[in-house]
Amino acid sequence: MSEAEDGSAASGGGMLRIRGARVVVTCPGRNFVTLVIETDQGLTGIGDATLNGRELAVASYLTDHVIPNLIGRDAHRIEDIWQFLYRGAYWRRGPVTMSAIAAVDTALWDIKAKAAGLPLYQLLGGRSREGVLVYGHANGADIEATVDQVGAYREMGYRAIRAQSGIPGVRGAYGVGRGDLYYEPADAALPTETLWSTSAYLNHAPKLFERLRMAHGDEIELLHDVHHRLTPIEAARLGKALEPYRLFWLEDATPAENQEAFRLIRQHTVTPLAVGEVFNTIWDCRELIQNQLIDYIRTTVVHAGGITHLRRIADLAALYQVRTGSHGATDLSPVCMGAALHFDSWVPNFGIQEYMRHSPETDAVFPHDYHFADGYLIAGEAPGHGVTIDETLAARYPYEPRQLPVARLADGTLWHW
Ligand SMILES: O=C(O)C(=O)C[C@H](O)[C@H](O)CO
Ligand SMILES: [Mg+2]
Repeated sequence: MSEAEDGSAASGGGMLRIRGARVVVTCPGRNFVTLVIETDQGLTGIGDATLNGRELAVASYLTDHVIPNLIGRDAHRIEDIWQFLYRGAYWRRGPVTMSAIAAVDTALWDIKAKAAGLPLYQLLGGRSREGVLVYGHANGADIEATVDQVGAYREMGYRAIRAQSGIPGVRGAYGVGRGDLYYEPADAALPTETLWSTSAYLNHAPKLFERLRMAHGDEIELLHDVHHRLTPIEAARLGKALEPYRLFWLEDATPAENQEAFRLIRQHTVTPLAVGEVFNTIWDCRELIQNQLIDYIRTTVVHAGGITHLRRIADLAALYQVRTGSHGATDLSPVCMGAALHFDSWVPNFGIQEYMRHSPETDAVFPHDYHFADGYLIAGEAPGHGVTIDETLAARYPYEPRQLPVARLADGTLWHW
């Protein structure tokens, strides 16, 4: 008989039996998937399970394959439940599986912290810093518009800003939104087709950063996302060309299914490298970290197996002086952001946290106790991760099919978006 069936192996501090769990899919401007876990003592925890453009796959994985395995288990046994869901599925890794596991893990940490009456960061080891340095997104249709946007972010108090701009002759260049604060790439039921030109981009990007340093000086931290568009040698060329503008990081310079690809970039440039928002496990970044091919690892709570697994990645990274720089785009819900901020408040090798603001509609569905002040996000002091869901309000925003765009070269070849 399993521990879950007879309840006899209650852990120290008393058993918290999982009574039920449900998945909430809501679209307050964009789709979010949230797992809600309830215990028989009345404690509730929630976890983000949003996978942009593939939301219903994770919702089904949770509802049909994970939740039946949770009922009756002790919510305190986070590690054992993580291992059960990872090893027990036989099929390992992958974004759908790891986002589902992450949602369970996040909800269980939320419950454990609430049971202890403590903010989650206290269970991880306490605060290592007072605030979490974040970077915002300045996107402009052209270089001057981006210069202005960086100015607007500085006025809001940001100390670090990712800068992207439209490229002459390139339709829908990555990162150029329609709104100033609420950039959202997943914009249609079927993928929007954008155009890509590597040569136009490589000529344009150094001009953007030359102009930004001229206009804004040296103090502000500037970041840039290549969004996987370059080959390793092209990325090396860009990293070298950007060296005079001292970027905080160059992100996703080339796809990293082949982790060795980063060695070539590294051999040519001292521009710091960040990668990992699409990674799901420690295995996706092990060589990158152990060979010191990157400076920042961008794995996040929701897509990399929750706090339990992210901690393992961060601990490995710490051995090699690689720091964290977690993904924090708007498709990661406030639930992920809340959990990430508790993680960031503790993790010793913290680097920076991405912060794209959610819309007021999203913030209303997910009330939270973190706040922005002077370039930092501050995790709150409420027990748990400090984020809840208003399920009545969520029900007013039904799921809407949306997918991420694709990119093609001028001759029609499908490229990396
Ligand atoms: O925030 C970033 O760095 C991104 O690259 C955002 C991604 O395009 C987005 O999260 C995809 O869902
Ligand atoms: Mg990115």
